Amino acid sequence: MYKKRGLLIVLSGPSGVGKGTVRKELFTQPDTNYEYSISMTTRSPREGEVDGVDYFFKSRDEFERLLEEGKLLEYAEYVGNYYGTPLDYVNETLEAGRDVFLEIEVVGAAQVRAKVPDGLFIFLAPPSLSELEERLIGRGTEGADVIASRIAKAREELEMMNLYDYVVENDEVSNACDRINAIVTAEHCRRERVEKRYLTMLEGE
Ligand SMILES: Nc1ncnc2c1ncn2[C@@H]1O[C@H](COP(=O)(O)OP(=O)(O)OP(=O)(O)O)[C@@H](O)[C@H]1O
Ligand SMILES: Nc1nc2c(ncn2[C@@H]2O[C@H](COP(=O)(O)O)[C@@H](O)[C@H]2O)c(=O)[nH]1
Repeated sequence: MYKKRGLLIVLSGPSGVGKGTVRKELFTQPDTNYEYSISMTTRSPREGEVDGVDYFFKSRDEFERLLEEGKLLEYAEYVGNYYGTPLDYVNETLEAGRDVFLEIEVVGAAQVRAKVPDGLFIFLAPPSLSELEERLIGRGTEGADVIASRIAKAREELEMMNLYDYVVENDEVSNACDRINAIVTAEHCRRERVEKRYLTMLEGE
């Protein structure tokens, strides 16, 4: 019997572009219907970050064990720390017909694309590299060395923009949210049309 699966939405882009800010804003909107997948990381918590809310904070040994056990949908080592998406949570939520929202960097997003080709891949782009640097400096959570590494990485990450279904500029947070909501709504409509067509064909057999 045909069972409708949820949509996997992947929001990616360079560090500091505003992925977290946009995602948090999306999740405060009353009609948002996605489930956020909380990532695992070996990075230390920043001030105010809570285990099980912002991330599942793990030691390197714990993370490597999860990796060996095949418990991650994707993972990447990013500027000295591991980050990864729990596989079971994503699968179970999609199977239950609910949409899952991932906020991850580009190497992991490419792994998800290979495993879940029918996902929706959105690249969040900064208005400019200098604005990106200003946002990282303004956030005040990393020192100058880490910011320099993240900016160097951002140059490589921006080259991967063309591998995404959509590029959304994060000029203003509310604009970026509106654009993402419009993209997700259009994708749902497209899927419904395809699904209807498929079911009509089955009925005719
Ligand atoms: N549209 C925007 N205009 C101005 N500042 C913004 C905008 N979006 C986010 N910011 C600011 O930029 C900084 C970085 O944002 P945020 O932490 O959400 O980025 P991120 O992409 O999630 O970073 P990381 O990948 O490192 O977690 C924050 O200080 C945030 O308030
Ligand atoms: N590949 C993955 N990347 C992830 C995941 N969770 C977060 N991230 C990305 O890592 C960088 C750094 O994050 P920060 O919290 O230290 O600033 C950033 O681009 C995140 O989007 C994940 O599960 N997999």
